[in-house]
Amino acid sequence: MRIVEIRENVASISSNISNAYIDFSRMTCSVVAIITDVIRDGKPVVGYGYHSNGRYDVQGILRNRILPRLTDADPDSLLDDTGNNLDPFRIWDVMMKNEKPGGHGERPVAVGAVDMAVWDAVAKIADVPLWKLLADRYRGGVADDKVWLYAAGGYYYPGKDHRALQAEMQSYLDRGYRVVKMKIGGASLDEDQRRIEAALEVVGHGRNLCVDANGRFDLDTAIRYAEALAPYNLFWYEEAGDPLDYALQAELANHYDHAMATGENLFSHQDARNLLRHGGMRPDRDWLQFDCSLSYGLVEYLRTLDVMAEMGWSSRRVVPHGGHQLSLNMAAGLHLGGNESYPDVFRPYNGFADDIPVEDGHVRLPDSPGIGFERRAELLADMKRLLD
Ligand SMILES: O=C([O-])CC(=O)C(=O)O
Ligand SMILES: [Mg+2]
Repeated sequence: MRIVEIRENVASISSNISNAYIDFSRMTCSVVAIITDVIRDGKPVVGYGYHSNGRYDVQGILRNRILPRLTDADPDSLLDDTGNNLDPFRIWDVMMKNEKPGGHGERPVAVGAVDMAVWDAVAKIADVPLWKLLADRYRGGVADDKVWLYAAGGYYYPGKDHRALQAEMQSYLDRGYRVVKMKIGGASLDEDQRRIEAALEVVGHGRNLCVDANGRFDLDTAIRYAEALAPYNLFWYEEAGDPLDYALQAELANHYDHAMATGENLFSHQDARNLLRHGGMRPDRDWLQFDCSLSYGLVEYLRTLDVMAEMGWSSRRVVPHGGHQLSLNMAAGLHLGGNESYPDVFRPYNGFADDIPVEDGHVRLPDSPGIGFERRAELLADMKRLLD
């Protein structure tokens, strides 16, 4: 078999929402299609991929470095030993040729988007859903039959009052979610407390609410918030300070007994290891949120999971950022703790199978070959519009 062509384009995921650090008025992502010469149902197998929100498209890196390495490579060097399917690990090595370690920047986002398309193609060629392929290869054939999800939203946007926040949270509960997430740090502590209390009126209990500061706080502010949040007994307190300020995170643990979460802005297994070494994160209660699509893909994520295991962390403590179907497959196939979901934001690059409802905070996975994009019509249509 051969890769016939690799296409990339830029998708818009812009909206008028803001978190404590950025607005999303110009947010984009890169989308990738890997077209193969394998024919199924009369059509070539195509693997699709993209990276999740928060980093802008990586078209320059894809065009100038990552994709030319793949198209210039000996086609056989990209295949597994059978010669009948792609090898994601060999492809990863080709993408990363002549790249120095460290300073990961936007490069892991570019590799992550291509890696998603590679795994979609690999599972489609193997004619199995990716969650099953992962369970068969890495977990003795045992996959979870459903995945825990939480609904992420609660953004700031112009004119949004407490009533609108409550209506948003209620709509997530109505759609089957039990735990929801809202932003903090984009208003004063007093106002954020009023917003939190408004949300709690709807979700009933702090165990049903996560808050996310998106790295906004210095240490003093992070601690002031921690003291104010503690009585609510929240599900988690996310990204209080700068994602690379491990000392801040470690000090915060001395002031907050409830669960903390972080990791969505760490882009390699080395970064993850530094967090676990120096960030004071506690394997008995805290949550890790590494997002493969931003951090060199699933190939690298397997290394990150190895680092976690070596450092005494269960894979169940990871709930990836990004709300995409690749992480959903990984959650089921690799026994992660759950997955983020964006029921409303970042459309159409959000959501899971159209015909599988969220029930009691969990979702089942589709049985279609690949990642499952063919079961999410709006997303597939946008990728085809940009790439076909
Ligand atoms: O608002 C964002 O940048 C997304 C985010 O932090 C999350 O989903 O946890
Ligand atoms: Mg976050």
